[in-house]
Amino acid sequence: MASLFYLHPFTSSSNFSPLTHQKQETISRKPKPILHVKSTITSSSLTEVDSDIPKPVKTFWQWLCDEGIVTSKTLVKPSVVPEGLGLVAKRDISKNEVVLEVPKRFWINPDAVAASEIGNVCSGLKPWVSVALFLLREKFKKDESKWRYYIDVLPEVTDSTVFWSEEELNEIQGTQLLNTTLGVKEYVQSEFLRVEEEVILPNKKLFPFPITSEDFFWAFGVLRSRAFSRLRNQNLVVIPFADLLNHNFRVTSEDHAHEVRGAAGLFSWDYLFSLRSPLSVKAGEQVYIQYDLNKSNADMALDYGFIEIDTGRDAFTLTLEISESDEFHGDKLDIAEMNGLGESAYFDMKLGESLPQSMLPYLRLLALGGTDAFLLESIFRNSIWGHLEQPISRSNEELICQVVRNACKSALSGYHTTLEEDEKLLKGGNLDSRHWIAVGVRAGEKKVLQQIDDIFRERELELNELEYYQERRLKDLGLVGEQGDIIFWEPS
Ligand SMILES: C[S@@+](CC[C@H](N)C(=O)[O-])C[C@H]1O[C@@H](n2cnc3c(N)ncnc32)[C@H](O)[C@@H]1O
Repeated sequence: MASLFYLHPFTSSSNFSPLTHQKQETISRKPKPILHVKSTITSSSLTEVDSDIPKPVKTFWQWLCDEGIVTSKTLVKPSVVPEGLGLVAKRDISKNEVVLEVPKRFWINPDAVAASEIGNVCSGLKPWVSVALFLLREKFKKDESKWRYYIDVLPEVTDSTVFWSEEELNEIQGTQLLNTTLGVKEYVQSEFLRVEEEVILPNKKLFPFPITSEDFFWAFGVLRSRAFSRLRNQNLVVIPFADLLNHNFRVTSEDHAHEVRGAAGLFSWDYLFSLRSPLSVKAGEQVYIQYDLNKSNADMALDYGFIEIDTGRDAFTLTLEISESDEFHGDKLDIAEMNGLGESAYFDMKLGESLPQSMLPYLRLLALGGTDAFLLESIFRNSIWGHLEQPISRSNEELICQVVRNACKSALSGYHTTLEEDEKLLKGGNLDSRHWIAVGVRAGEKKVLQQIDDIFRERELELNELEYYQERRLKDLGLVGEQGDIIFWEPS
């Protein structure tokens, strides 16, 4: 999701009470029908929200109004929706109409951290780690924080796989998502231990409250699911209020968020985060955006805690590697690097799409040996990639088919259920949200693996019909006759 975090310097004392995870009133995130609201805005309806929204959301809304973030031009208001909280249209909205604007002084991003009391001690940190510490500090400050009303409406957890129990993770046994999730958890934990030792513990005055690894994961989860990253000049920014927008697959463009200059109060001008509605929306309906068209379901599960079925997000990443024990390791690595690849190469395969570009040449390079090894000689260095784009020899092509098909079989045997079982579960429709994600992701990976296996199975059947390097070469030299017969002597 594109977003930005920005922080305002604050002047409060450092007299914090220990962090608790209890809110005064928790927000029910159970699906509820979308609420319908009035279709016109009057001055009295500026601050009006649905009466049944949770108290923290009402207070947050009042704060947005008091701070001038919500004005008569704001076309949306918060509501409880199937995705948790969301923003619904106050009146009919046309496609591309600006629905909300948030001045830069309310953005939470590394610049905001730098300008805050913890700016000095955070200067060498990774941007996301500094923003995570900032959020945690504001959370612990409670009533002392300028951001308290915003923090009060943030969820404690999402369905991101980072927050799943052991039992829930068992449901994604054998998936790439499980490996990624474990890797991310390990990474976040190590970042926590480092920042705890280097920043939190040595600066007790700035962090006079215990920060646990659980707290740090909360901040990581907030950033991962709510930060915008595609604003001009902004790689990581949280925009309070705008981050209530949910995702919908019907939105197929990503350019709805813009940084513009405009009035940010009665007498002031500032940069504004400006959000245009990607679709036309009727009063009372939810305004949606597209979080990221390129993310796979595994990425969506990890970042946001939801997936889409049948929208082309099923994917599997094939990792190929030039083995260190390969007698031609050095030459192969040289050729790969000359063509923008390395010792390892990752190919993202999406359901319904053809093989990623460069995958076949890279595979043929890995399999090159025996009587084809002459192509690795340096005189071929500038032309070899062009040759690898087409079949080299029957044995080379056969080997790549075998290697890929074996890899697919081995990956498929690592799941504890079959695709048919998964599809039955998905059709049954009785799964809770995490189980649904687990079954959807593992089914998607299997479909892609089967698709890859099918491609190479068909290729195996064509091995006798393919044209290989030597034949092409002879043709180029005019040494192959019309019937494919080799001409040893030019007829005079
Ligand atoms: C940027 S926040 C949007 C506001 C959020 N619904 C809330 O209650 O605070 C992103 C989170 O909203 C939820 N979400 C957004 N779009 C969704 C969708 N299409 N399906 C399910 N959950 C969604 C997910 O929990 C996601 O991590």
